[in-house]
Amino acid sequence: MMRLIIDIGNTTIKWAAHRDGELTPMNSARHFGALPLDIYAAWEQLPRPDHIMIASVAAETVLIAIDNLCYTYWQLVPERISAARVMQAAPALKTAYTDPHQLGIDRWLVLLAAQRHYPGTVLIIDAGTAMTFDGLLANGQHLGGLILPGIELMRQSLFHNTQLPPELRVDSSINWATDTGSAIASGCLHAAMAIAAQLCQQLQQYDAAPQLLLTGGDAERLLPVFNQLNNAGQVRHVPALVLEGLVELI
Ligand SMILES: Nc1ncnc2c1ncn2[C@@H]1O[C@H](COP(=O)(O)OP(=O)(O)O)[C@@H](O)[C@H]1O
Ligand SMILES: CC(C)(COP(=O)(O)O)[C@@H](O)C(=O)NCCC(=O)O
Ligand SMILES: [K+]
Repeated sequence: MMRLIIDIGNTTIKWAAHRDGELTPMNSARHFGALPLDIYAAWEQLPRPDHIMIASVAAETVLIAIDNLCYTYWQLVPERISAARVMQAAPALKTAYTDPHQLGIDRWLVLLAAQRHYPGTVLIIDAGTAMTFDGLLANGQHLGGLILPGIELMRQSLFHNTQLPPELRVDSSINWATDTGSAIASGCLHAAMAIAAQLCQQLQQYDAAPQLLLTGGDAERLLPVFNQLNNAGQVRHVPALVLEGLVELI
């Protein structure tokens, strides 16, 4: 049985095929609120899936467009995964959110994947359009978390609301920046790192060396900065963590 597993965030659509217990490498396309052209070509190459699973936190328009495409290509209606579905499948996973349905489905899924594959005390960081931080204990208790604008949004808000010239966009993770572009780039990364350090410190009341799982489009940028955190156990980059959560629901 071949399944197409899809995660729609506010910036990109990510997908992988699942067959014989294996997930193929993840692919992605930016959607800009509509269907990305590259997805037509990419999906034409896919073998016909028997079943399609989707988790989405994006605008309904994107989801409808994907539903239509799946129907056009394969006459299939994707199964849309909800928080209720995760709660039913994983009763030991308990969120501290007052209203569990308010917790984004992408966050439910990274919690589920972490619970199943990375047992212990975990800090999960999903660095996408927004950056989410979630604490999970070994017994499946989700402590809650924090939401921050993503790296790109942080930078954009500075360029949009100041006279700083946009050509100052560079990549840097330096501690003491000596030019404006590096100061902005590195400042955004260090903001994320400072929160991670603080949350890791909080988690140390449960575990001396909490694991840190990093996913999302900005994970690679953050990885070198997060590796400087000396109170985290292992920092792992898990690009397909949301998709791995979906696989747990098969
Ligand atoms: N090709 C790329 N070049 C530069 N940055 C990228 C690229 N792809 C993703 N990003 C970064 O990743 C972020 C989006 O991460 P992603 O996990 O795809 O978001 P979402 O899950 O919200 O759709 C963007 O805000 C951007 O900073
Ligand atoms: C926080 C988010 C916007 C992150 O979305 P993303 O960056 O993955 O596109 C998404 O998880 C969401 O809409 N959550 C609902 C609110 C919450 O989790 O509290
Ligand atoms: K995110």
